[in-house]
Amino acid sequence: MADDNRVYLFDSTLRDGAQTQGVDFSVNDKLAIAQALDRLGVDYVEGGWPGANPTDDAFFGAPPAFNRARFVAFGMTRRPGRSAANDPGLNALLNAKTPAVCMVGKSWDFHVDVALGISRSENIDMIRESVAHAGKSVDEVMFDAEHFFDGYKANPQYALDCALAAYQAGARWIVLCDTNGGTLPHEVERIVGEVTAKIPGARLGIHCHNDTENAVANSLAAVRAGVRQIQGTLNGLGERCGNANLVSLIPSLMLKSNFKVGLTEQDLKQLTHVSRLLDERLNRAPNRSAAYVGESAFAHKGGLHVSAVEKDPRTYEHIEPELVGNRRHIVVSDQSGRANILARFREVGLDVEADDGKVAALVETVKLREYEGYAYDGAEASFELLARRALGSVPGYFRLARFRVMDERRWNVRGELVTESEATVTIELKGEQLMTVATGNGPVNALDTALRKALLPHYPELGDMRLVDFKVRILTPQAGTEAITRVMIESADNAGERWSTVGVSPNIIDASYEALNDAITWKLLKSGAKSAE
Ligand SMILES: CC(=O)SCCNC(=O)CCNC(=O)[C@H](O)C(C)(C)COP(=O)(O)OP(=O)(O)OC[C@H]1O[C@@H](n2cnc3c(N)ncnc32)[C@H](O)[C@@H]1OP(=O)(O)O
Ligand SMILES: CC(=O)C(=O)O
Repeated sequence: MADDNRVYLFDSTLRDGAQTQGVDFSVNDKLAIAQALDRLGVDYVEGGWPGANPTDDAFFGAPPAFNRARFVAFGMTRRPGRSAANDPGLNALLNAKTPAVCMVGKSWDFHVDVALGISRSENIDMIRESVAHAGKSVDEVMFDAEHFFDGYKANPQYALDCALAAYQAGARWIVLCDTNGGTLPHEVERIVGEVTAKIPGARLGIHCHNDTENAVANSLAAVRAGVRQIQGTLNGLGERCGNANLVSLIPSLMLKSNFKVGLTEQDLKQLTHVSRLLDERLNRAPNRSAAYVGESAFAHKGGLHVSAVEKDPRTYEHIEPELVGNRRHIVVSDQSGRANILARFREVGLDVEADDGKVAALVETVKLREYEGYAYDGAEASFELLARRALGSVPGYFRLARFRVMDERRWNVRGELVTESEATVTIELKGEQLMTVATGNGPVNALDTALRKALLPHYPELGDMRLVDFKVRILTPQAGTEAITRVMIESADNAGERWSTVGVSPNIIDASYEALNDAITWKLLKSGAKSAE
C-alpha cells in the first residue's frame, strides 16, 4: 500500500536552474550534477528541454545511467493550430525517450489571453491533447500548471479546469506552479487544500519560485495541505530569484517532519558535499550563510555562545551538523572569550590547558589586532598561525629580505593601453639570498608569482596551491588614499582544501604580502613540509 506520508523529490537544477542569470551548464556539468543527484537519492532528475539548445540535445542524446532516480525531459504543450502528433516541440520532447516527461501548460486566463493570444478553450484542448499524446509513448507524464496560484486567485474555475484536463488525460502528477513567486504560505496552504478537495485522486506537486523569499516555506505549506511531490533545485538556483531550495527542504522534511523522502540518513550526509559540488561546477564561492550546509551554519562567534556550545552544542545548534555532512566552526574575533580560543586550539589539535597564561594573552592579542583592522573571523588560517606562533610551533620556512613592485601604464606603438606589473623578491633560505623577478597583470599577481618562483624549487608542496579569492577593504575611508587597507585572500589546493588569510597595512601591496605569506606558510605547515632553513 502506498505510504501517504511519502514525498517525492523532483530536482529541476538542470532545467529551471539553467534559467538562472549567469549560469551556463556544459554537458559535462549536467552529467556530473545529475549523477550526484542520483547518488543523493532524489526521485526525479529533470535534465533540461530537448530541442531547445544543442547542450540539452547532446545531454539527452547520451543520457546518464541512474541507479535510483528517474530521468525527466521537460517541454511545453503543443502550439496552437497544430495537432499534438505534428508539433515539432512535442516530438523533440518525446523523442528524448525518457521514462518521464514534464510538460508545462498555461492555467492563468490572463496568460492565455495575453501570452498565447488564443481562446481559453483552445488552451484546454492543447493541454488535454498533449498529455494524452505523450501518455501513448511515455511511462509517466507530469503536468506543470504554470501560474496556477495567480490563475486560481483570478479565475479559480478556469485554473481548475486546466488542471482537470491534464488529470483526465492521464497526467500522473499535476504540479501547481507559483511561477511568479508572489504567493505567500497561507495562500498556498489554502489553495492546495481546496484543489485537493476539488480534484480528489489527483497526485499533486508544487513548484515554487523565491520572489518573496518564501519558496521553501510555500513548498512545506503545500505538503501540509496535501501535495506529495516537491520540485526544487540545488542551492535554490532558478529563474529570477530562484526556485525552492532542495538543500534546505530535504533536511527540513527528514529531520523535522513526519514526511518521508527517498533518502536514507546516510544519503543525507552527502548534502553539504552536493551543494558545494554545484558551486564548484559554477565556479562560485559557496554561500557561507546557507541554511544547513553553509560554512557559517554551525559557526559560533559570540563568547557566550561558544562557552555554552562547549558544554553542550544543543544550546546553540538546531541539529547536529554531521547529519547533513557539515561541521561546527568556532570563530575567533573581538567577540571572543577564552572559550573560543580554547575550542579553536582543540580543533587544530593544540593541547593547551585552560589556565595557561598564553590563552589569556592570545585573547588580548586577537582583540587588539582586530581593533587594528585584522578580521580573524573570516581568516581562520591566519588565526591558527597567530596561535601557533604564540606557542612557538611554526617552523621558519623562509625569510623575506625585501621586495620591490613596479607598475606601468602606457600606450604601445599601436596606441593600445597596456598595464603591467613587475615584482622583484629577495628571500633568505639556508643562509643564502635568492632573488627572483616576475611579471603579472597586477602588482599582487606579480608578487605572488615571484615569491612562488623562489620557493617552489625548495617546497614542491606549493605546486598545487592557487589563489581563489582576493578582497580588499578600506578600513579608514576618511583618510582618503592614506587609508588603512585589509586584504583577505582565499587559497585552495587540488585536495579540495580552502583556507583564508588576512593582512593589514596602509600599503595595499604590503597587506597583500602579509596575507600571501600566511597562505603559503599555512599550506607548508599542513603539508608537513620540512623547513629548508
Ligand atoms: C515557466 C517556465 O519556466 S517554463 C520554461 C521556460 N524555459 C525556457 O523558455 C527555456 C528554453 N526555451 C527555449 O529555448 C525557447 O523559448 C524555445 C525553443 C522553447 C521556443 O523558442 P521559439 O520558438 O523561438 O519561441 P519563443 O521562445 O520566442 O516564444 C515562446 C512561444 O511559445 C508559446 N508558448 C508559451 N507557452 C506555451 C505553452 N505552454 N504551450 C504552447 N505554446 C506556448 C508562446 O506563446 C510563444 O509563441 P509565439 O512565438 O507564437 O509568440
Ligand atoms: C514550470 C515552471 O518552471 C514554472 O511555472 O515556474
